[in-house]
Parts: sequence; structure tokens; C-alpha cells
Amino acid sequence: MPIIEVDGLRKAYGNRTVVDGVSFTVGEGEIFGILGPNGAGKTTTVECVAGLRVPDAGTVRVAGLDPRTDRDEVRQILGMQLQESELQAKLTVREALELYSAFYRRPADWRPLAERLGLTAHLRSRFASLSGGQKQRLFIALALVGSPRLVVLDELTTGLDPRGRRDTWALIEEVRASGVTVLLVTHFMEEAQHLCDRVAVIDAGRVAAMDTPAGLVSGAASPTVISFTPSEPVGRGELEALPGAVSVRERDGRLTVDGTDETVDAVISLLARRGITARRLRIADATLDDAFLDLTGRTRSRARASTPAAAERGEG
Ligand SMILES: Nc1ncnc2c1ncn2[C@@H]1O[C@H](COP(=O)(O)OP(=O)(O)OP(=O)(O)O)[C@@H](O)[C@H]1O
Repeated sequence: MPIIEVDGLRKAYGNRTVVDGVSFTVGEGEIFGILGPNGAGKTTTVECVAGLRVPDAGTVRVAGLDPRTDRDEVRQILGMQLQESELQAKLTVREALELYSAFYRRPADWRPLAERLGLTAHLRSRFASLSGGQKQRLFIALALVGSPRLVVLDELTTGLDPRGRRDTWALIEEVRASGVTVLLVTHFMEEAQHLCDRVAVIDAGRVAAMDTPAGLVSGAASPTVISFTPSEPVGRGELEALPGAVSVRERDGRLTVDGTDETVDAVISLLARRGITARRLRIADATLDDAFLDLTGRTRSRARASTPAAAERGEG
């Protein structure tokens, strides 16, 4: 039996529907990602899973329980780290960990958890004095302190530096290795690609796609990107007409073609027939970023120009 079953979930604020028929299931032990642009309805969806919001329609089950009517039971099973959570300013880290432990029937020993999250040196610090990264790590600890079967993490690594982010990913992998299911809301494609077994892309309140990260990338309209500087001019129209080509861009004499493996073969044949040399030839798989932009219908070129991956591909 899946640990999370969401079917036809709908939620409106006033007359504005922000979750519009979302369905997905998560198997026990999975790391399941919810990815989507700002305001897509991700937080509202996971808050309904956690029983913090009442759906207008549809059903939610957590380990077969209804989070609304079986609230106490679900609270014992599900740990939640909320985006933008707050604690009382004067509460110390230690007090927060002890307080949260007391909510649960089978709390974990919070000390190793605090150690693992780099909080041991801050146990006496008051919440208000913690840095953004320290607060974030405390919320992760509080989500895990009840030994949950399922942990819901919303914007897990927002506010962490790259090192803190990597450490947190390693922690999440350990958590999963211990059998805990993870429902993860994220903005970071790299995070989804690194951690998630499956991802639901939510756009404007609906599931735009659901697959493994690799499946989403290979299902993108243009899973391969080829870029090169031709030794002699090549017409963009000619490249656009090649099999599988989705788009062609030119910048400072450098051409970038989004397409498929078939497009790559066709570009190389075309250049060979003409005796044109492809200088600094680069062929790259599209990333989850590209798949996400395809799925959420934004212009690929605008976004790609601003991603680090674009620079690596020599597009900048
Ligand atoms: N309590 C509320 N009352 C009214 N509108 C709300 C409320 N909570 C969220 N919204 C609106 O509903 C929409 C979906 O919000 P939600 O937080 O679920 O999206 P999200 O995908 O998590 O976004 P983000 O990535 O920006 O956190 C947004 O437009 C948001 O402004």
C-alpha cells in the first residue's frame, strides 16, 4: 500500500483555485519530489497531505488514514518541516528539541540528530539569535525528532550555503536509508535530480508531469543540445529543418541546436558534406532544468542563457 495517496485534490482560496485536481501516490521508502514555479500550489498540496489545510474536494490518505479526521494518528507518523516556520524567539535549540520530542510516543534521541545537523554547539542559543541556515537545520531536526515514517520537507535547503545543502542531502539520503519516506518540495532542479526517485511537476495547480528525473529529461521536447562555431556560415533555417530540431540559436557566430540524438547526427552529416569544421563542438544532455521549462511552458532560451549549465555548454 502506498504511504501517501492523493486523488483529485482541489483547494481554493476565496474564488481562486490554486490546487486543481492533483493526484499522486508515494510508495513507502521513496523520496518523492514536488517541483513547480512560484505559486504553483506545492505548499498547499503538502499542507493538505499533512492535515494542516482542509481540501475542498478529493481525498488524501497517509498510511490509509485521513489527515483531517485521524489527525492525532497522522501526527505520530508524519514529521513536517514548514517553509517560513517560526518558533518563540526566546526558546533555545535544546528546549525546542525537548519540547517537540514530548509530542511523540516514540521520539528519537535528539542528541545525535542535533550532532548530525551541526546544532550541538548552538543548543543554548535562542531561536531569535540563530542564522537562517541554523534555523533551517533546526526545523529539519524538529521534523525528524518524532521518528516519523514519513517526513514532509518544504524548501528544505533554501537559505543554506552550498556546503550546508550537500550535507543536508546526505542526511536525507541517510533518513531514507533508514526506511523513512520523504516528500520534498523544492525549487532546485539539482536537488530533485540528486535526491528524488520520482518527481511530480506542478504547474498552475495541476500535475504537468510525473516521472523519474531521468524520465522527465528524456521526455523533454529536446533532450540533446549541440553547440559549435562553424568555420563558415551555416543558415539557421537549414538547421531548423533537420530531423528532431526544436530550436536554433546564434550568438557571436556560435550556433546552439536543441534537438535529439538524430539531430546531432544530421548536424554532423550536414557539416561534413559541406566541408565545414565545427570548432569547440559540445554535445550535452538536456538537464532537468530544461525539462522543467519545457513542461511549465516558459521560453527555453531565456532561461538557459541564465543557468550555469548554459555557461558549461559554452553558450555564454
Ligand atoms: N492562506 C492563503 N490565502 C490566500 N492565498 C494563498 C494562501 N496561501 C497561498 N495562497 C496563494 O495560493 C497560491 C499557491 O500557493 P502555494 O504556497 O501553495 O504555492 P507554492 O507552489 O508552494 O509557491 P512557492 O514556491 O512560491 O512557495 C499562491 O498564489 C499563493 O499566493
